Amino acid sequence: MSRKPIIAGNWKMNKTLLEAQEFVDAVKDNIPSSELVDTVIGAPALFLAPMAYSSRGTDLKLSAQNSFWENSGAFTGENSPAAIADLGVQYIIIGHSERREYFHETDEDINKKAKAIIANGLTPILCCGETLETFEAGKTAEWVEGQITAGLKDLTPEQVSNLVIAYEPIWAIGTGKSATSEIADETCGVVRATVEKLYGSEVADKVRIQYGGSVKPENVDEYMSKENIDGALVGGASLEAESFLALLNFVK
Ligand SMILES: O=C[C@H](O)COP(=O)(O)O
Repeated sequence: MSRKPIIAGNWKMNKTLLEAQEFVDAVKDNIPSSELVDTVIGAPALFLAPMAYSSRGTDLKLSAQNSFWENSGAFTGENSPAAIADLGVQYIIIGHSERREYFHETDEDINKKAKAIIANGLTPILCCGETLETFEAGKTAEWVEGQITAGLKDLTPEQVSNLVIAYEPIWAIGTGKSATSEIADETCGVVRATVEKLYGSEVADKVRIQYGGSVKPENVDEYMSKENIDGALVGGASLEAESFLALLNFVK
């Protein structure tokens, strides 16, 4: 089964609108065809509308970094998946470790978000990953299996086939200390085995799994050569156009 690679930048809370627009202008006509790779930028919600406008008709796809699970209502400060979908955005990152840690998101919240995002025709990028303490205790597999099982609760096989899961060990995020490609592949394999246990091998063969954590142009090829890794979720190295474009050089 050949799965289309997906490289997604996660800008986190960085850039101004002008910087975001300059980035789009620099990359939009220089990325590989979306027949070969899905190229995505996860931008702050404020920038998604203008970025969608300026990247229209190109191979650059957009992602939000979060959304709420209701489509409308009295939820001050939140963004609905329906409103995000309406902008022409295709993905929403959910369950990033920063949201779990600083905004106390639970697996149950993340599962509700996944369902709402799918109901609005968008693709969730569902993040999972363990702390250094869990890694050192040898409990990564158990931890990640628990997060994935809870995050996917009550989704159908078809819905799971189409989603993206990102494995990001927390100890490798923004630290410059990436997991070795063997560790990353092994845990992405655990994610795939969990999907297989829950939904069968056909779904497990289709679901795309990214590695994230200090991915850079210098190490992306190594990760992309691994059996269970179908892409990368990239923070720091996605912020500059030159470095983001270099991440895509593995596509020959
Ligand atoms: O979502 C992206 C990750 O948190 C990775 O960030 P990083 O590439 O800066 O380590």
